[in-house]
Amino acid sequence: MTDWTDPDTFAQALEHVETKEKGNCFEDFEEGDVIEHDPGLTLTQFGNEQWMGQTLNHDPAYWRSDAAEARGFEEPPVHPDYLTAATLGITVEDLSEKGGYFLGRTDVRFPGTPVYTGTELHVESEVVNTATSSSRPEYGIVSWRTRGKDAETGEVLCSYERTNMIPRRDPVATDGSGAAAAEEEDDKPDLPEVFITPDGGYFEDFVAALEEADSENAAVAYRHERGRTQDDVTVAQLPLSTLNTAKQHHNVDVMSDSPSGDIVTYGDVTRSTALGHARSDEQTWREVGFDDESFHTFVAVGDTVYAFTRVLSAEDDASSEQAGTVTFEHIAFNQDDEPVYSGTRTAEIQKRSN
Ligand SMILES: CC(C)(COP(=O)(O)OP(=O)(O)OC[C@H]1O[C@@H](n2cnc3c(N)ncnc32)[C@H](O)[C@@H]1OP(=O)(O)O)[C@@H](O)C(=O)NCCC(=O)NCCSC(=O)C[C@H](O)C(=O)O
Repeated sequence: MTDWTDPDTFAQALEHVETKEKGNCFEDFEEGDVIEHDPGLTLTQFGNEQWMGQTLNHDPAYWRSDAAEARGFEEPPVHPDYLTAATLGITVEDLSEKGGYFLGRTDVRFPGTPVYTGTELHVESEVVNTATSSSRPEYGIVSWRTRGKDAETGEVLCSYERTNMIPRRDPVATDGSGAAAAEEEDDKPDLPEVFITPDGGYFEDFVAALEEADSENAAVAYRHERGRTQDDVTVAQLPLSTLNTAKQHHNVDVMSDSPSGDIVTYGDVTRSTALGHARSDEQTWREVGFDDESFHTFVAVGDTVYAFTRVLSAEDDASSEQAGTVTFEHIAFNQDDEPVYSGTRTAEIQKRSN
């Protein structure tokens, strides 16, 4: 009788069997396709606190009832970063489990917030664009519009448009124009002479710093001291806790033969960590949205995520009189000072006068 566990026999068996595939390749996506994602999760207090704790998002309004009430919440709500990461995590099995790198995202909005723990999330995506990669023949580029909804009421809680590099089943010939264009770029830096740091983290501090910058060749730009070194929890555990099955985060065997050569941090962990550093130096009131997010290079176990902030504008037009609206550009960078993420963020920031 054949012993299927004999190593030689088993190796032969592996060579002959088919693999029951998970996920989709580039060729499986067509513009206009709508995908209802089967996985769903309940946004629990544990999941919320685990995400916020590990990414250094320690704003008391998301942890303590008295602080939550003082900010106009009924109770500590689900953090927008966890909501965003969970919305994306649920989509991975259908959209990017094959190993597509998360390149960027824009128009991240939270029409149904605040969201409280106990809410069940149901997510759907629509393919909005498919494109050939001119520099990487084994990948295509796909963008989806995703909506995370309250499964009970259908209310949209989080929506965004995301772009990934997705493996092709069949590589295509490319003209390499992407790489050539990059080489032609003029990389002479054009930085201002002066860099201003706001005195504090209230709305008025950002307004004053921008006014000062206006009067000279200056930018309001500064770095945050905190860093977070990536470990097994941030790289593998946090994405899996959002049902993110992308092999990039938990399958070292497959990833050793990929562009990154190793498992990498989930983009939403990198971003949320950098945002956590930035928020620790401001008095946030509400998150409004995020645009033009890009992931520039990989973050892996042992890398440290730091944050840099540039203040772009401040307007006195927030939803509450207790706050003003500030738009930031945040750049996450690693221990070698290389940018790993960038994006603009609009948030309502508390006024000092209240
Ligand atoms: C992935 C990279 C190694 C690719 O590097 P490189 O080959 O140098 O190319 P580019 O970075 O220039 O980009 C490749 C093509 O993609 C287009 N691109 C890039 N960004 C965007 C964007 N925001 N929107 C649309 N298109 C974009 C470029 O124009 C290029 O096109 P072409 O010239 O035609 O080929 C490198 O980008 C890299 O290392 N990035 C970091 C990736 C990363 O770490 N992401 C987060 C972790 S992965 C993850 O979180 C997965 C997640 O769980 C999920 O499932 O989504």
